Amino acid sequence: MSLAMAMAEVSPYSYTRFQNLPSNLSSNPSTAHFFQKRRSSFQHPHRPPSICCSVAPSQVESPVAPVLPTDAASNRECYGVFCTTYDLKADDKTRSWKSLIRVAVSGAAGMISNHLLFKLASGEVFGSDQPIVLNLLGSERSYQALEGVAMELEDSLYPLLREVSIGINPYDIFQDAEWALLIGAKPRGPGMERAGLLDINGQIFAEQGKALNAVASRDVKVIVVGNPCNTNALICLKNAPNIPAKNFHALTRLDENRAKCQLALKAGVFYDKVSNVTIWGNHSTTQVPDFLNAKINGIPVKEVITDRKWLEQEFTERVQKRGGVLIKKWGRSSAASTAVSIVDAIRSLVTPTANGDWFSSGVYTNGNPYGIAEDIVFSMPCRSNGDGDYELVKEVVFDDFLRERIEKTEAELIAEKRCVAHLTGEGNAYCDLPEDTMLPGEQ
Ligand SMILES: NC(=O)C1=CN([C@@H]2O[C@H](COP(=O)(O)OP(=O)(O)OC[C@H]3O[C@@H](n4cnc5c(N)ncnc54)[C@H](OP(=O)(O)O)[C@@H]3O)[C@@H](O)[C@H]2O)C=CC1
Ligand SMILES: O=C([O-])CC(=O)C(=O)O
Repeated sequence: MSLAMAMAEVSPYSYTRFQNLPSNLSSNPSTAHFFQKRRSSFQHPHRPPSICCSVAPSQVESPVAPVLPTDAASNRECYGVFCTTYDLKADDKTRSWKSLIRVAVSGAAGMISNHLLFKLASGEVFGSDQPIVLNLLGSERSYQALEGVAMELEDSLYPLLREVSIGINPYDIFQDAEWALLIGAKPRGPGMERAGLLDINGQIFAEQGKALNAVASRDVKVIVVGNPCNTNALICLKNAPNIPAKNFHALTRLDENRAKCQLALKAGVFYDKVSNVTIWGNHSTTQVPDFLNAKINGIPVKEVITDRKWLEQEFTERVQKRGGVLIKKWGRSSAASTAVSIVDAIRSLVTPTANGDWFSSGVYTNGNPYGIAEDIVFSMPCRSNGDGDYELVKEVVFDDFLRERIEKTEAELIAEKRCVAHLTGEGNAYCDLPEDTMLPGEQ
């Protein structure tokens, strides 16, 4: 499509993208005026002005080659073909589409994102009638890789993918985001204390919380994946006081999926027969996969798998340490299955939960019915009516084993919270983490 066609009035069905263009185009005064008007919508008072782009309505006939941003550090740039402006009113197929949804993804050049972004763009997450905008956050270190990712998205020709922007400033990338999938985080290196990891990654999530607070949709839903994800989510929400704390999630869906798989394997059933699985607590080796309330074919697991010792020991430990075993085999942490579990986590919030079932998510404790400490991010059983919100499930039972395990993971999260007090605005940090505290991938 020629860009001359593209300068239709902006309507709910037309989309504008910006990119740097050759100087002969941007020097045209009418062009400069046009883009001055448009690009103002991307700007934020904390940032220097955007360096983007210019196209004159009647002067551009052929596609324009992208030019590298000269100041990538402070701008969100639309990418390549996604900078083209056109009018969707002309397109019959799109008449029944919903209005655009804007999804921001951090760590967008990383392994998990490399699987996730293509699922988002394909429609399998939000639906085949949901056009999508992807705002991808990287860093100076990953900028080229981010461009590579955007190129692959271009070449995939996804009909639903209407805009892609890349950048390294969260204030640009999170602008108006309705979903923020926070994946980027520093992996724990050899010899690094967990307290050190909490501090380094905590700084990232404190900054990103502030950025979400400043520029994201007031109803943004945030899923924190980067580890240690529960405490990172806590830091993030504490730095975003204008966004409801209930909108923040730490990803424990991968753990739930792992638990379902192990129960199915033991019972000799297909894994879709396993339901009502809760992961309680931290995404770490203290997490508690709950076999007491879980069901297989609608029957309590304990009646199907009568080997209590297996459930308490082997099953529990297998789920807790699955990530580490996989790293030993694969040489890196779960990426594809993590991306699948992020998809599951989103779909659980945007589609009604099946009758009687529930899903696990790390959510902010604020009046929970289980007696778990308040003011931490703790994985619990949730149910949604599909509007993006959730309620905690009340009809769960506890026994001594489950209570004792829950207390252990709760103590770990309270200790993590003390370690990051300087990042949550709660005074001086004091770090006395239990020695066996580990991410699933660390053993
Ligand atoms: N909750 C869960 O169930 C799971 C969580 N995880 C966690 O997800 C996160 C991402 O995993 P994955 O995509 O495989 O990792 P990758 O290493 O492939 O990508 C991580 C990205 O994080 C970014 N990053 C941000 N800050 C730093 C930093 N200081 N040093 C290095 N990289 C940084 C990097 O991007 P850039 O340079 O653009 O910032 C990098 O591309 C990890 O924290 C991992 O532990 C993994 C599996 C399961
Ligand atoms: O420890 C890691 O980075 C990987 C991880 O969270 C997991 O596999 O569950």
